[in-house]
Amino acid sequence: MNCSRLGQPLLHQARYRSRVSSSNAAAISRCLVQGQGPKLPLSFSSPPTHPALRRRFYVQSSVAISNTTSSFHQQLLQSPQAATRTAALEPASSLWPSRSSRASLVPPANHTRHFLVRRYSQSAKMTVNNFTKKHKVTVIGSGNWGTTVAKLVAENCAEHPDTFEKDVQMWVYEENVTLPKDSKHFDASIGEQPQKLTHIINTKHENVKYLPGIPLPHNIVANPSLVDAVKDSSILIFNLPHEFIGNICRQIKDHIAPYARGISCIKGVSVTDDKIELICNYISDALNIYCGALSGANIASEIANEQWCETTIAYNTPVVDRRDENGRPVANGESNGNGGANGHSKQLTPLPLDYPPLDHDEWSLLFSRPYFTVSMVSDIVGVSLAGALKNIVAIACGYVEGHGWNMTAKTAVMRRGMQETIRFANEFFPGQIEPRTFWEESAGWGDMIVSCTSARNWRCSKLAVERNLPIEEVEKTELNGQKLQGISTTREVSSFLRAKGAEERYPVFMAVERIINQEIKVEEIPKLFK
Ligand SMILES: NC(=O)c1ccc[n+]([C@@H]2O[C@H](COP(=O)([O-])OP(=O)(O)OC[C@H]3O[C@@H](n4cnc5c(N)ncnc54)[C@H](O)[C@@H]3O)[C@@H](O)[C@H]2O)c1
Ligand SMILES: O=P(O)(O)OC[C@H](O)CO
Repeated sequence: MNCSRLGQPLLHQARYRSRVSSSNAAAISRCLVQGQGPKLPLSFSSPPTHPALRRRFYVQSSVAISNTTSSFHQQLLQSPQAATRTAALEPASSLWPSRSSRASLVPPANHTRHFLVRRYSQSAKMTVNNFTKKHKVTVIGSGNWGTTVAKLVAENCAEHPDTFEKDVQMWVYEENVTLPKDSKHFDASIGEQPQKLTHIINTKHENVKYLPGIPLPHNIVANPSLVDAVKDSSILIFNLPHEFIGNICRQIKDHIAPYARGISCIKGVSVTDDKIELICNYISDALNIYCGALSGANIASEIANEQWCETTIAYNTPVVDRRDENGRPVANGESNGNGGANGHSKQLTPLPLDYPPLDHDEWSLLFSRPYFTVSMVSDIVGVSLAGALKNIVAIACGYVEGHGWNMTAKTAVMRRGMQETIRFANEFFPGQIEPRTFWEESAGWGDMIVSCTSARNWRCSKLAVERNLPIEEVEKTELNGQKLQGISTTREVSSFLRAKGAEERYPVFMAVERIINQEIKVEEIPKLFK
């Protein structure tokens, strides 16, 4: 086989990623060789892991979407080298068309050869699949965000049956719900008798309590049994108010697959006296699995309505799960830890090789939708802390606005709130964050802005001042069972800061606690900030 130096690993990538047989791989190899070594056009079903190949993949993907008139495509045609540099800098999701859109692409006339290779590998992929298992996905939680995430993940599981099982389990904290007479699901034969929420979700395909008005994919299975919902799942998505996570972990600990991997969509922290733990690390420790974090400027109702937004997923593929370009594990028998991926030092059970790998590509495949752009990073601490602490700042902004002050005062609170967030991360998680998370990612400033201008913590604290009520009262009357994370996070973080003797360095965080407790008034804020 006359492969070039670059062509050889490329072929391995093609064989592994495209899951093709050796005879098909040989044929692909011929196509690659025709492409003349290092300059050959590539064809992958998902971005390869090798950085050099990855850049080329992005260029090719951009060629594929070139029937749109993107400026990137113009750049590609005029200056391929500059386009390659652009591609290297862009996040995968912005240049990587979904598999469904790739399937329907029309190749531009001058790039026919790229498509010959692509079409060949895609048909080969359809006939041979080396992975005997698919990932089974369970979403633990079914509130406003839990149901929204279940919806987008279920859409992807249905679209990618080679990687994921079609049905997505969604654990529901069971409760009885009465459908009002004006509900389109009202059944006169049942009348106003309360019904189980799981029954309503499974028959009407709508979470009438926590995400009303949004049709859900039929492959979401609402399950009231936590133990049954997590059984045999290789992917666990944790998505419920953070105060419930301890109880959840205790219940599922002995019932999950030992090789399961998790993503926490929870915004909060776990505090005990002078100890603070990220929620994803808490989950990792409690269940002895690896768990990453998803956080961003994400208002559930908007995303459920398929309005476009961005998010950030932090995941450090554990050493035991990393595979080389041939699909073989990179860890030898001695290395069974997760490589300090998120500060978790216990031995992990590797993800069996008969499952598709779980790295940035697969997580992106599971969560990305045309209306939900995913950026994959490795900064677990930055993403988690930004998501938790912005809720305190959002409450401060609501208070300020409720008091009658406007954007300039809110901007001051946001700026100082972000300053305290980064200070907190550096002081209590030294050397563990990447500053760019706060400045460049949706999980950073993006989430801070949306939370301080339109989310629930902001809205309820604003109403609390306007109605002269404690924020907890507003939460009860306005949110129909949804929970504010900012109240408990403020209390937890301020008690942690007191235990550490660090209150003076965090005036915004401490002031919010005192306003929640009705010890001080909003107008005292500027004085405290001096
Ligand atoms: N809603 C959003 O727009 C949004 C966006 C991004 C992130 N988040 C984060 O996602 C997480 C989940 O939020 P959400 O909006 O899905 O929840 P939610 O506010 O809708 O919370 C209510 C959920 O808690 C459940 N629940 C009530 N009592 C329970 C108990 N004792 N044990 C277990 N569950 C119980 C309810 O059944 C319901 O599913 C939070 O950390 C939140 O900060 C929310
Ligand atoms: O509605 P909130 O205040 O819980 O915030 C929702 C999201 O975290 C905003 O990104």
